Amino acid sequence: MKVLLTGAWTMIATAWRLNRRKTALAVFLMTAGAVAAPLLAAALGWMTREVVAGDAGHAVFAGLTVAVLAVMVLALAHFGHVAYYELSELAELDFDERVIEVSNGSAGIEHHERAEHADTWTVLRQEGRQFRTGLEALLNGFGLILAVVLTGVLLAVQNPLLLLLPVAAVPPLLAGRLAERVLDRARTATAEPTRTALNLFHLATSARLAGELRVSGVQAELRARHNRLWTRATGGLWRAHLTATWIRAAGQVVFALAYTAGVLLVVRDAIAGRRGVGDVVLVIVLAAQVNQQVATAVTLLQDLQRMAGAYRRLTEAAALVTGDDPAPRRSSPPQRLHAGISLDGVAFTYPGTDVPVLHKVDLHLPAGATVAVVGENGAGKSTLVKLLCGFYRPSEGRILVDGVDLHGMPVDQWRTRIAAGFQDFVRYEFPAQQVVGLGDLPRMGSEPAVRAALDRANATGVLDDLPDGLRTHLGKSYADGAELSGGQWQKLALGRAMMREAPLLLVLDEPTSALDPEAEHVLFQRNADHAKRVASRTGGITVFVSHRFSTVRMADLIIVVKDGRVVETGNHTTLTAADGLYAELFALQAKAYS
Ligand SMILES: Nc1ncnc2c1ncn2[C@@H]1O[C@H](COP(=O)(O)OP(=O)(O)OP(=O)(O)O)[C@@H](O)[C@H]1O
Repeated sequence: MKVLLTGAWTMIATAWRLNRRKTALAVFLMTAGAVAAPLLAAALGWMTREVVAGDAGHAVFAGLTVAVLAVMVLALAHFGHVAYYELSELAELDFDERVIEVSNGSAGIEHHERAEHADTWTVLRQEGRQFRTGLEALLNGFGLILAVVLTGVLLAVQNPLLLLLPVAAVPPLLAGRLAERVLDRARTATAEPTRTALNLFHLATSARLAGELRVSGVQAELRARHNRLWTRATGGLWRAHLTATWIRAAGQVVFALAYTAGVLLVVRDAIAGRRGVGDVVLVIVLAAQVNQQVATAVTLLQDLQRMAGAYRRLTEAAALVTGDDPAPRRSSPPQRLHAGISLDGVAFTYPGTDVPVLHKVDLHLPAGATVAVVGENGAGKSTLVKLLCGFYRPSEGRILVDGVDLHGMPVDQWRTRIAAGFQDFVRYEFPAQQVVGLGDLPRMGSEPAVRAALDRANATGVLDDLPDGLRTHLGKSYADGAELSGGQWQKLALGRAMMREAPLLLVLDEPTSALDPEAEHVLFQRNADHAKRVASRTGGITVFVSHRFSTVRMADLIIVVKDGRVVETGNHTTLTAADGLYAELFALQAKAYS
């Protein structure tokens, strides 16, 4: 009940905040429409009485009242919907925005990684679309409450026993709530196969992946898997719907019996001469309306419950997001690095797993240095980089920025002082200027800044293929959008990473995998030159992960990672001379190229 009331209160407060005038108008029109229904029953009873009494003047007046009320019942709800429509659009948008905000509101990205929270996000993504139904239910609810009270009064005047009719509405309501709980449980239980099926559907219909799917011929396999998962999900939901239908039907039977008894009661009074025909008409119409009101109340309650559930999940998700970073963060990142960044006994285990991925890493990344991280697949290179970006907190040990614990710094402040390019980059389907400029929002509109960043990323050539240069809309979502090759997208993403001119830390985690070795070499050469210039002012460090040793050898410091441990550090000359893992990997690659 508390969840329901909180959800309802949040919804109406949201609607009021979004548009007071429309909220008030929608509530007024929907309420007036709902209240007109029991008044119509009363007017029908009145008209019947006047007709039976043969009073033509009063009968005509009563008839006109019936007509006006009938029009109100039909028309006001319709106009109420018009007022409510825009409100519901805004409210749905507001809900989606809150989901986006909560989803991105944490210091780290842990809440996206944990399987046990994935279901919450899946349901939240879907529930936003249902939001309008919940708001409509709430707005209708006000009118319904008034209509029920008015109906109760009119029935009680006829025979107090008839007041039991609305009471008989309680079992269907309780049954409706129980049914919705059954459905909610089923939705949570089927969230995982639904999510996986949606992922497969996306894979199987993605234009970007179509080529690989054709060549490997896995379409049938994907379809079969999609089918199995979807069948599992819908099977679970179907069973829950069946159970819910039986529960609801049981509740309705109770009311149906009460309705029959109520009508028989008044018919008996009429036969005994205690009531007139008008009263019988009034009770038959009113009792039918109670039936309708109960059915509406059950539906409204379900919608409200569903929305309240979505709000509960959103609140839980928000708590999860803020709860992952309870410590106060008071130290600001330095304006420039003097000593550098150190890892002091850093160990890390991914949340929700129990296998350590990094073990007791001690490292010093000197201010102004270009640092390469190398190692075999799965060694822990990206994990190291993610810890430097503050996506996770080390399970043990500390990361010190000029001696100050990174965890003591507000993450958003640290993020404004770093820049990053990842292997998994975002393909923003925006104009090229923005695709690059997003790397430094305040300068997104600056063409010189964007061109300079592209130059540092060795990516100016991409513009030659764009019909309208930086103004060209990219991506297939737009009719006139230009599609780029994988390498071209990656070059623009690199340009984006280069937008911040003087970050304290520039992280490049295999951001050049789609580039040819020559392009990667030129990129790192240019970036190294720029980094050297910037480093003399800010002490900024560049950390890059690469499997290409022709690039790696340029670094001031090379870190070799193996099975989550740093096994060697040094520059190309010292590491080659040491004849260890680096020398072995380098020799292997050199041999492959020779
Ligand atoms: N989000 C995650 N949750 C759980 N385990 C993870 C997660 N990401 C990576 N791992 C595990 O951590 C280990 C190190 O992964 P990491 O991505 O750091 O390796 P890497 O050296 O960057 O590999 P590659 O060269 O293939 O990119 C791997 O065993 C991987 O399975």
